[in-house]
Amino acid sequence: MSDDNASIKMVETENKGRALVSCRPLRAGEIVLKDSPILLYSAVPHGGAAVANYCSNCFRTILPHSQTTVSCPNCTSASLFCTPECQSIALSTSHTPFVCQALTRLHAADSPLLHHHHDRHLQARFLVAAYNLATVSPSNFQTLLSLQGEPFVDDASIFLHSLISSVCPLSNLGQLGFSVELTAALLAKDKLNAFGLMEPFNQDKERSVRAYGIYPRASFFNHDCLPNACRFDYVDSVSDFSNTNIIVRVIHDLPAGREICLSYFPVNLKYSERQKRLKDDYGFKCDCDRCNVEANWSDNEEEGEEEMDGEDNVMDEDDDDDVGDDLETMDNNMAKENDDFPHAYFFLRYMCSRDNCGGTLAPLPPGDTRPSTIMECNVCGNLSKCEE
Ligand SMILES: C[S@@+](CC[C@H](N)C(=O)[O-])C[C@H]1O[C@@H](n2cnc3c(N)ncnc32)[C@H](O)[C@@H]1O
Repeated sequence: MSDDNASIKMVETENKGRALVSCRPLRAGEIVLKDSPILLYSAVPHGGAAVANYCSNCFRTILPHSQTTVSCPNCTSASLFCTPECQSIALSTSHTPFVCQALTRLHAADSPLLHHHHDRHLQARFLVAAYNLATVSPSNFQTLLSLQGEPFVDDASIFLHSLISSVCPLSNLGQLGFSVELTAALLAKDKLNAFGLMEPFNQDKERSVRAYGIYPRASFFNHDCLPNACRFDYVDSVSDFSNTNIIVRVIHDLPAGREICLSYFPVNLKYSERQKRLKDDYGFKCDCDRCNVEANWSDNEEEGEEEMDGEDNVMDEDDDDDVGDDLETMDNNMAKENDDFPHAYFFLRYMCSRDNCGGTLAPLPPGDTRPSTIMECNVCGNLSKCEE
């Protein structure tokens, strides 16, 4: 399961399904997983100003006046690639003639999708990418189908299924067991498992999602409202490693056998908001230690915790919002509830205090003998000295 010295393994649990646990003691900052997406799709609104700014293959920003930019030779869906190499990879993987044709029809002036909400456009793009995956990589398609998420045939899946039937070349779909149940199952996999690759942090602007990805191994991390790991992505990085990989590091030392959990959203959401999102988007009631304590807090006590907005269906632990006031109010609550609330330390040590950030801090990977004393924020990227 792990790339790195067998640091984690998958286990079945009684009440959370599959989970990832540590195989050995882990040191603060250790990388426990690097995962590559089996599927990526753009989250940028069609025709939006930003549409031409990303490579449709690697999702890196295309710099203005770049000399290497090329477009898709076959379609009119405004797909650009940062280099001919990216174009060439995409034409045989994520941007095949099947995808060209489907995206062109989805965005046509008479598309049935035209007056639908952006979320519906995203679901349609995901389905095009998923049905394309079935033909370019049947094994990755099976991996996608093996992820958590049961089909639920409702009006939305019926509409999307009929839309896909009308925009995708039927000869391809016929071989896949194409049905409304399969479409509904795929939508459920996306809802429960997609990770958002976010735009770079900007203190003055709400942070949006650039692309969504399905990461088959990272999908086994369960949620905890006080996570012991967090994920980093570096989508605009130009270094050698794949820029769309996600990297998961543990936040503090952990013993062997401990479940490793992420938070599926920023940790400073208040109790009722966390419970609502987990129920609505992921279908479970959280009974982590933090929730068990905060369930007894009065509404007034919760008020200071920031309502945070963001995409509603993915693991966007890096949604942005104010946190300065939250930290103060949480401190007050925690001072009052000191005996009940063993986690005050988490907020002081592992939450980014930068305005409008809301990120989680993890140490940089440790050296051979010593832990790192530098903390990295997984939202704004800020590096800070760890305060003892
Ligand atoms: C991304 S998947 C995580 C892996 C999943 N357990 C599996 O078996 O594939 C998200 C789903 O895991 C389950 N889950 C995650 N965290 C949980 C928690 N704290 N308590 C109960 N169920 C949880 C929920 O069913 C949720 O929809």
